Amino acid sequence: MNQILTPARSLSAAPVIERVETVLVDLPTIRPHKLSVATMNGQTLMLVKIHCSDGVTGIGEGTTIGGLAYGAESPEGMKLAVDTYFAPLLAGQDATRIAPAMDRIGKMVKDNRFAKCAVETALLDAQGKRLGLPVSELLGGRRRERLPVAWTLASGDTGRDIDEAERMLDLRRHRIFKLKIGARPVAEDVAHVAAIKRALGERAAVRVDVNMAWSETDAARGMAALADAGCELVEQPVGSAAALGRLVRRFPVALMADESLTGPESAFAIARDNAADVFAIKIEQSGGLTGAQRVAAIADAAGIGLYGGTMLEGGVGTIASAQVFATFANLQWGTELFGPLLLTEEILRTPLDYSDFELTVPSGPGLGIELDDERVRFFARDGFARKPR
Ligand SMILES: O=C(O)C[C@H]1C=CC(=O)O1
Ligand SMILES: [Mn+2]
Repeated sequence: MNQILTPARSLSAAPVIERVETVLVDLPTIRPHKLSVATMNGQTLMLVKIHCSDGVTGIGEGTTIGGLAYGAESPEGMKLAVDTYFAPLLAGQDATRIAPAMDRIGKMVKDNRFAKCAVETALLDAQGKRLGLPVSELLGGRRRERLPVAWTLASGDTGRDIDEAERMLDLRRHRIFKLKIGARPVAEDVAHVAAIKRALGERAAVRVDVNMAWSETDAARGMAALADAGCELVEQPVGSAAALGRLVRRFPVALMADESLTGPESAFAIARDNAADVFAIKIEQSGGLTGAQRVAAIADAAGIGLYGGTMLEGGVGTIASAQVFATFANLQWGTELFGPLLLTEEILRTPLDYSDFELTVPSGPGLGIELDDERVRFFARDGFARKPR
């Protein structure tokens, strides 16, 4: 019996996890990014490197939005959790047995989904590099090489947002736009959305994210008016999943759950209660890449549409997301994997390929990307101020 519970081991001596390294990297955004919960002028990436005894190193990333304004984990808290609690649990573990390693963490660490996601990403990256396979192939195999990518208009100004959207259309970078609303009165927000949709017409899809700012009555008024304005989807207008369930399918506009989705259990509850048309799946909210796949399976079984969400990750978290979204059977609403484009600085050796309204999923081993260590050191919170190339 005991033997069944013991993780399987490879025949030759398996490489073990030797060292876990973390660093906070602060990067400016190209413009203030205004959400109902916070205005971002920069983003902090919590990068994880896992060094293994066979010389392979895997990388992972954790981010959030507006410090502790969006959720219970901050980049600083993730770093502390990984350094203090995860690292000792991982030291000496078989680096090729990712599920048992994550089970071990799961047993000893409650919640901390974003930090778990960063660590699982690094373990998958290392294993992919070891086997010469992209992470998508470790997760069952990819179904697509390219992912449609939406852009968020969140400058806070209608005219500026229209100009930005026109520029994105000209560049053939984005033709799906998500507007951040909820900070202003409902009527003002609806006028803002209607003006943008009128300007873009059939050339672009317009969606909104309220980030839970509305009451249920605001939401009922707002959703009716947004449907009339040509908006095709409303993301998390209210905080409670029960209220989402009362709003869904009352108006001719799709309703998407985001903040209410915190992994497979919440996904199951929302699906059971028929409380959303679409799930915004995020690897961090799901507690990792395999958690995201479980959320996707629940959505598929319930007939709920899928959208590949972001916590405004940098290149590492974005590609971890892309690798798993590439495996989804359904991705009816595309993705919003634009995080690196919101940042002024590149920290990857080779920039990602955003072209023709899509992102290419890298095909190299592991995540298929490489950090520019010199630039990471330069932007590291406690790094040295030597100018990078
Ligand atoms: O969806 C969110 O709430 C978070 C994030 C995703 C895109 C964006 O601009 O903010
Ligand atoms: Mn959202």
